[in-house]
Amino acid sequence: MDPKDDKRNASRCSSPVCVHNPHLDALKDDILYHFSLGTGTHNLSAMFGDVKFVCVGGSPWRMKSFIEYIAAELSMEDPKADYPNICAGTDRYAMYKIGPVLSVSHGMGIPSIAIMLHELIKLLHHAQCTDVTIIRIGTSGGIGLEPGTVVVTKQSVDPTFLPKFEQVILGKTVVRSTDLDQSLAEELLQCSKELNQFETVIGKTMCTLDFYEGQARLDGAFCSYSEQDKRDYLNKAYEAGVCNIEMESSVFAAMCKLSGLRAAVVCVTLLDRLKGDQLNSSHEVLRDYQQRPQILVGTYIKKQLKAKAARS
Ligand SMILES: O=P(O)(O)O[C@H]1O[C@H](CO)[C@@H](O)[C@H]1O
Ligand SMILES: O=c1cc[nH]c(=O)[nH]1
Repeated sequence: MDPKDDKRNASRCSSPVCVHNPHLDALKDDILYHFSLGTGTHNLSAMFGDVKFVCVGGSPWRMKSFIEYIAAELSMEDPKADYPNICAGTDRYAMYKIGPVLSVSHGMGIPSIAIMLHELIKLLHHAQCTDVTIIRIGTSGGIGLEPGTVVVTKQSVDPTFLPKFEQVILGKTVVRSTDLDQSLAEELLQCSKELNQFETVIGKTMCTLDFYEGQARLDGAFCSYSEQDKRDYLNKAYEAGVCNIEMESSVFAAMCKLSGLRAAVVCVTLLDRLKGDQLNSSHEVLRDYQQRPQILVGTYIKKQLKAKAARS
């Protein structure tokens, strides 16, 4: 067979990162404002065309520490290198890259991650990336789980425990599915079993608009419900199969599904919300917990790259 045919077949099978916006074609240049990047100012294919794994998380510090960790895991670290922030031209988000792995911060909450994802999806699209897997590595409050347990999300649900993300567009409510890639979730769970370093479960993740009243906490600046009301609500969540609560998974799942990205959410639980509201573990303990999704996802990426190298 002509090697060119092989190449053509491979590109036919590979899956692109889709945008669904006819207006983009009319743009001369596309400015990714919150990344301080753009098609007119940067060669996005040259910078990002080889990306196969994208990891996102709230804090810029965590995403830098992830790239340092993954660089060491993949034996790609340069002891002299200080991994530069690709988005240094803005302080909205931070972005780091090593080989095929991109690490991006998204801030807190649905609006912040949604803006980041619009620009990230366009970036991957403009760079002509294919077969990209994206994983949110985050923190959460657990329900009935030992703190430090890692939850791989089977499905993201809203505060009424339904698997949907609602957004108001042109004054009308649009409902989007929050399904995540089930095979990826199972692969991550299997990887954690092999790793055998910390407890990992698979379950539903509830995504809220707020950390305090939105998550039934009693320690916000305002609270109009009783301790019993809180307990009843969290027990209902537990009965509905919710393992943990965080603030980005629903829009993350919805947008990744629309763009054809294989997506997963892996969050560690920092506390058991059936036992309290305040994060009173030591800084060291919390830091150790935050590293767990990084370790699991790092191991997964390494395994995938090794398998790919063995195939080629
Ligand atoms: O650990 P990260 O990714 O920041 O996410 C979780 O932590 C924040 C609240 O402290 C929310 O954004 C929640 O989703
Ligand atoms: O309880 C928690 C802990 C981390 N992140 C959340 O959103 N909630």
